Amino acid sequence: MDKNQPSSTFTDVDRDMMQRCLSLARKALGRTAPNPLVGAVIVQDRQIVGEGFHPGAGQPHAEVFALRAAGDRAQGATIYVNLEPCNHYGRTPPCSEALVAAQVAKVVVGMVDPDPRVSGGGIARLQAAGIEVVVGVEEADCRQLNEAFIHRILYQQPLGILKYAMTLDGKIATNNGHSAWITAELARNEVHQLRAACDAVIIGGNTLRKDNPQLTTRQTDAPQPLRVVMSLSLDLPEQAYLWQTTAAPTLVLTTVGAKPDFQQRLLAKGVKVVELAPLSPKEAMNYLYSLGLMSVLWECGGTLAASAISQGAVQKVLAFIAPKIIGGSMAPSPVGELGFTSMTQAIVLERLRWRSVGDDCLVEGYIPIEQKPTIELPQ
Ligand SMILES: Nc1nc(O)c(N)c(N[C@@H]2O[C@H](COP(=O)(O)O)[C@@H](O)[C@H]2O)n1
Ligand SMILES: [Zn+2]
Repeated sequence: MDKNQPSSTFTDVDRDMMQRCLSLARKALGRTAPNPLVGAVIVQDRQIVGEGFHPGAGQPHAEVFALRAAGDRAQGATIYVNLEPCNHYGRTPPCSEALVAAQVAKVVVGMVDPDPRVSGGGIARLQAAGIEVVVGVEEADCRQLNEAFIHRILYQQPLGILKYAMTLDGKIATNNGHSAWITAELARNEVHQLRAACDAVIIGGNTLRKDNPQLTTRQTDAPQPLRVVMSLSLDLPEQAYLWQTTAAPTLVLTTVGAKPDFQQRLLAKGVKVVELAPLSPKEAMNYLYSLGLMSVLWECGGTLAASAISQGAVQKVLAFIAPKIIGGSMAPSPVGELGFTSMTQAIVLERLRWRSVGDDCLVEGYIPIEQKPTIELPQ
């Protein structure tokens, strides 16, 4: 089913309005899981008469906010929305019915919803009611904004993002483990923003012991990710920042029966402890999926990063590269042992992009996914 029009048929107004939807949608960045980021704009006689965004799961969808703002002016209007209007009773009633009831004349959609409860059904319902539907405006940007939502639906896993900062010679610390700071403040601020856009940040026990990180966004008005520590032994400091600050929720994932007394002390401090069998990146992602999370930022050291990659828990890589050389044959690198013996085994990232962040450079790319999606993405 190819509902998309050729992009040449889209007008500048279509593109501008869809970009406005995306800006509105971004207002809820980091707050919507497991729901997508959606914005909607209603235009009547070349004027915006209503707009809105989806603030989070359980709350009305973007289209409903826009319809409420437009009131009677929605009749005969065009509504722009970056995701196909839903057509199901979930936590909220179907937006398709609300649009039909409001008698809008045209619906301009950024992308078809991969959620099997919708997946083309919203578009079909609108068309059946005689409403003109246009699909695919600014589609690449729409998909990019909701990449974690799409991944969660297609693979029934959160999107795993591995982020690290390294020197130009590929080190994340000196020979004796000193790592503060590799990149400059601008890049570190960007990491705080990245945390605000992700549902969880995950580290291993080694990183906790060595760095004692806060893993927060450093902003009181930004959403805070769930802070997750994976530790087999629970040999963790009693006074770690993570259990001293309540700025963000904290979860410790460990093995069955590990240090029950320490577990009790963590619980008393408001830290959730979950025993997984086995404790592995894959199981951690399964558990975080069951909590409804869409995106997980791996901010761990090289050993855990390597096993997260090997177990398919990482799909996207963000490498901050500082223009520094520190040398050191024992200095650690961002990804530990993968067991490769030939360059032919190298993981070659796709969809590569890079840009400067102050004096540092950010390289982004995606690890090719071999697994077939459990759901076919509609065209
Ligand atoms: N088009 C559209 N606009 C929004 O604002 C949305 N939140 C969605 N979400 C779709 O509906 C599913 C969630 O439904 P409930 O919020 O539980 O009722 C979500 O998976 C998307 O398919 N769509
Ligand atoms: Zn809806």
